[in-house]
Amino acid sequence: TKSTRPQRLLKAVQKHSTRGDPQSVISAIDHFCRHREWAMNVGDEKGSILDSVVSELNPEKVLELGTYCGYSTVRIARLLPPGARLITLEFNADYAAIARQVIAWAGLEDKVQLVEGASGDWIPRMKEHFGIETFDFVFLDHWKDRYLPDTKLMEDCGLLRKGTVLLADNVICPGVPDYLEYVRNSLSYKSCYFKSHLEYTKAEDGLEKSVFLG
Ligand SMILES: C[S@@+](CC[C@H](N)C(=O)[O-])C[C@H]1O[C@@H](n2cnc3c(N)ncnc32)[C@H](O)[C@@H]1O
Ligand SMILES: O=C(c1ccccc1)c1ccc(O)c(O)c1[N+](=O)[O-]
Ligand SMILES: [Mg+2]
Repeated sequence: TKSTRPQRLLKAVQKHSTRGDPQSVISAIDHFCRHREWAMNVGDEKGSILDSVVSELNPEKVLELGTYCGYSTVRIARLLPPGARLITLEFNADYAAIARQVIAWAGLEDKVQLVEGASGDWIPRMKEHFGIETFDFVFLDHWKDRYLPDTKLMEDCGLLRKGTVLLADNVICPGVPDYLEYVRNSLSYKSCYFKSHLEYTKAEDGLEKSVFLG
């Protein structure tokens, strides 16, 4: 039977990158997506902006909404200080299985906890199940109609503190108008837009960085 795109992406990682070398994993995926098959990873251009936000923040507790094949998981986890932890949520079992192998190949499994399930089910369980008080950094990159409800859910569950940074992918393409309107008009957030391009294309896209003010 025909392989899936995530399976072909994993094979490209294992063929063209070095086990335990996260940068080579990132480069192999970007090469595959640029020259073989487009895939919905945050990509190299927006990925560099993601890197700079993470490096500046040095977060201890990170939440990622939407793992897919683990590309952004590897991008974030490779920059985390020792002892820092990244929880990434993915409700597609096939994608989660690939992501686990990509994250392991990069040698980052000790920093990453991949949870197979829906954000709406797991956000309310972060405290009692993972012993999380609040997150320092959240990367939103799951289905776009979930950005706003999940942000409100994180607020309601007390998972955000003064200074928590939310970074949202795709605020232009495919776009998240309700989320953008909320974080840009709410007195509880200081928001700014990083203009970029849709991964591996010339189309405009960008990241919205929103600091929770408490
Ligand atoms: C754009 S992909 C993630 C890409 C990844 N962040 C990267 O840059 O490499 C979106 C992923 O979110 C998952 N997803 C969508 N809605 C979700 C939800 N409510 N809970 C958990 N996973 C979700 C999808 O199955 C898909 O794999
Ligand atoms: O929605 C899509 C999409 C829509 C149509 C076809 C393929 C992907 C998409 C495109 C770029 C992204 O960075 C991204 O995160 C997503 N996503 O699914 O979450
Ligand atoms: Mg995206």
